[in-house]
Amino acid sequence: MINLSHNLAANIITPRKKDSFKGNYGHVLIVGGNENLGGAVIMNAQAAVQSGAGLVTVATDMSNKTAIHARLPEVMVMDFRQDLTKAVQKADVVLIGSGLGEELSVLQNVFAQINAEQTLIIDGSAITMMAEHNLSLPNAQVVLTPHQMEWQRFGEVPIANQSMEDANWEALVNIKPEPILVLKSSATQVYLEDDMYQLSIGGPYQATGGMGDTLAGMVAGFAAQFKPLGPAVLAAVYCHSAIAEELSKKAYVTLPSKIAEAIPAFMQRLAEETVAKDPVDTKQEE
Ligand SMILES: NC(=O)C1=CN([C@@H]2O[C@H](COP(=O)(O)OP(=O)(O)OC[C@H]3O[C@@H](n4cnc5c(N)ncnc54)[C@H](OP(=O)(O)O)[C@@H]3O)[C@@H](O)[C@H]2O)[C@@H](O)CC1
Ligand SMILES: Nc1ncnc2c1ncn2[C@@H]1O[C@H](COP(=O)(O)OP(=O)(O)O)[C@@H](O)[C@H]1O
Ligand SMILES: [Mg+2]
Repeated sequence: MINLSHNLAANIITPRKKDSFKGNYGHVLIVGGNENLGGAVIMNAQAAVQSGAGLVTVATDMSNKTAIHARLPEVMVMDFRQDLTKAVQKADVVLIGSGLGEELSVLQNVFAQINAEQTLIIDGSAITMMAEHNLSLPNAQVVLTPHQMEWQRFGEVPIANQSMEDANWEALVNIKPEPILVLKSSATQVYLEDDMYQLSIGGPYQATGGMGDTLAGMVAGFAAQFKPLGPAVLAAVYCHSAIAEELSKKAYVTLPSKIAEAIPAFMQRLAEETVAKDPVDTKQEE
């Protein structure tokens, strides 16, 4: 077990190169949000945009279009029932599942289009549907972000056993291709290659609907910009709870949208730490 520390996040968030453009920071495609759960993709997208993804497109139920445009002018919107082939091809990172409800054909379409080079983050309803319909993971760089009940459904590890590292490894052995598992709880764990990382920050001020949707959007935004994928996921998980913990000093609850608003300033502080540690190297990067 490794403590998911500040340094793991600070090491990966570096200053941006002066001659870069949006194409250097990845295109995120978010697929989710049925007609009742559009808020989930708004929270995904707000977090991905504020994390610095170069481009963000949301494929969703069209009843969400106006709300998304009104809240997030940075984001492009399309119908998740149309042919998603081109949209998936253009994406570096696809995040599917938050608020997706029971839109099985949307999930199957995306799974059929994704390729082994792309990052696929699977959250919320997509995990539940994979369990209900016995779907396998597609061939992609997969990150699973279940809460405890979703992991019980898909990984078949009873919630009571999920604090035991061995029980989760046993379930992961049977899942191919090997995913990164972000098992969310009041003591979130990340299973990455042969290591388990334990989050020791965060708290009950985070227990509010949309908190996981915001985390999934951050994982997408970080995965789009920072390589390799594993450290990018760890950094997103750390920053999400570190921001919440900071906000909790002055707020009884830390709403998902408030966490998203605080992402750029938090990331800037971590990037400045990199400059302070290694000013010569960072200068050469510019
Ligand atoms: N504004 C929006 O659009 C929002 C949209 N959302 C979207 O809705 C979709 C459904 O997601 P969901 O998580 O709400 O429902 P579901 O998968 O049925 O799980 C709940 C069941 O699991 C149980 N449970 C046990 N342990 C648990 C734990 N640690 N954490 C959580 N639950 C735990 C729990 O037990 P109970 O509370 O009943 O004791 C209950 O029986 C999903 O796509 C999501 O993205 C939400 O993000 C909200 C805001
Ligand atoms: N008591 C708690 N302490 C720390 N983190 C918490 C606590 N309760 C919830 N969280 C965090 O909130 C998020 C909840 O995710 P999830 O249930 O998927 O939310 P939603 O689907 O409503 O967006 C996870 O990141 C989880 O770690
Ligand atoms: Mg969730």
